[in-house]
Amino acid sequence: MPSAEIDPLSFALRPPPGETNEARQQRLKNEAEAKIRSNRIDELLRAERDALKRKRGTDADVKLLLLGQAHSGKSTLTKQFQLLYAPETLESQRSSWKPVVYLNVLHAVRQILDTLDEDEDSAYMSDKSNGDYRRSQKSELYQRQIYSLRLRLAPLLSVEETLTRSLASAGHGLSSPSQGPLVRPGWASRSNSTSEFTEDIIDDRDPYGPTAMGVNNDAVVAHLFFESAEHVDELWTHPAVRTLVKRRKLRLEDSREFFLGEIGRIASPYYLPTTDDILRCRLQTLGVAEYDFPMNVGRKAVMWRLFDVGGSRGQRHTWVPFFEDANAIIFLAPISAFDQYLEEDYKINRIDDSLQTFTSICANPLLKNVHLVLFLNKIDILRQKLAAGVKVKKYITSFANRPNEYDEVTAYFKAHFMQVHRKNNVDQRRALYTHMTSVVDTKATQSIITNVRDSIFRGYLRDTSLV
Ligand SMILES: Nc1nc2c(ncn2[C@@H]2O[C@H](COP(=O)(O)OP(=O)(O)OP(=O)(O)O)[C@@H](O)[C@H]2O)c(=O)[nH]1
Ligand SMILES: [Mg+2]
Repeated sequence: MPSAEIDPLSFALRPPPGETNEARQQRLKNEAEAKIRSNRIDELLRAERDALKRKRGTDADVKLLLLGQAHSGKSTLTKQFQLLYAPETLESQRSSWKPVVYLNVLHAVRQILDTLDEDEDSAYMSDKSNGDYRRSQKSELYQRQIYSLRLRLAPLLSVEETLTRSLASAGHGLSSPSQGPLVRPGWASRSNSTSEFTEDIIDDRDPYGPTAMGVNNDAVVAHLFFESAEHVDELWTHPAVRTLVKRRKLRLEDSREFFLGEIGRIASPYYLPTTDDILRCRLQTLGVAEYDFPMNVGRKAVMWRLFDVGGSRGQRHTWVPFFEDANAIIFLAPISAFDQYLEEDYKINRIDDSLQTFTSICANPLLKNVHLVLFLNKIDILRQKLAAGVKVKKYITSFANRPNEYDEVTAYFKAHFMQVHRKNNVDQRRALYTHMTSVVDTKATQSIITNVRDSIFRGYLRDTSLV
């Protein structure tokens, strides 16, 4: 891996430029408080794990690690496991996803406004004549309209900090401007009982009633969303923004377009996230989250333990302690990301990073007998990009003049991953099971999960002679 690694957390938390002495004192105080809170959560997590261990009493554990770079879809796949094997857990956490959906919308709006600022030429200059860009009357009108939208959206954007703080005060989130909210394991179940946002407004009270004045933040934020929905929609459909999208100057993260398209529903005062909303939410994982699914295999009670890790480069060292006794790994590689670069290092193409990381997994002697499954993920986005005319060759030169079509592109990427596995398969004993996936597609993903589970358990039972 290249040496120029940037730890995304230190980057996000570094002091702002030109900080005054007073601001510095306040920041240090806040950081000290955050540290105390963080230690408390670690203790809580340890206690939860110990209690779980005492409660278990199963015949065996089968440990499955979900690995892959940030944004590869590990947490989304984890939610699919929950939907399949513990739907009641996801159901009980439904309302705690609401602030996360709100934050996803706010980040999308902020990204649009920032791009309009940074790329005025693309957004507002329509004509290129005689090598000289001319500002038409229309573009001046567009600029005025965007300015006015910016003012009208300011109150909504101002709640971003409150929302982030609310997740953090439940002890589970930190905000990083570039990457959106970060989450510690187990936040959803805990925030169900502790977050300010669990004040349930889905009842017969007036959501904008007496509690709205500073006490019930949930209602205040919901009200702002309700008031601002049409402005968000106006911004998203504005010709200047459409131009940026068409010219690929504005590239929203995978699910943000989805949330912007659903703003009317999300801004309703009685909004409760749907399962699809939960699957589409972006919430970066911090550390390693463990999920246990009790199963019966034959006549044996087996605990299927799934570990969802943080995938950014600064977090990958946390994976290693889990290698020693892992039974299976699902490695997720988002192959739609051929035209994207790492947030941690803008020089590294995301497919290259996936291949490098997969190489180190395949070559690790601790994992030589692991049941290895590869998900070439986000095929729905890959299809959209190819249909929109994005050329793989432009980003992956070795793709050369192959047809820029789905079958060709997937076969090309698959062959590369298989070759990495073949070259790094100690003793040539380990098989590699590959699936083309879109883990936001519940029906297809659940059928793949069942298939993967059966195959992992067959191997496990054979190896441990549990049958
Ligand atoms: N359209 C589409 N979106 C996906 C797919 N898989 C994941 N996503 C979205 O991509 C975003 C990132 O997914 P996550 O599951 O949070 O990624 P992760 O691997 O857990 O990332 P880290 O926690 O940072 O390591 C989310 O908004 C998901 O909804 C997919 O196959 N198709
Ligand atoms: Mg995650």
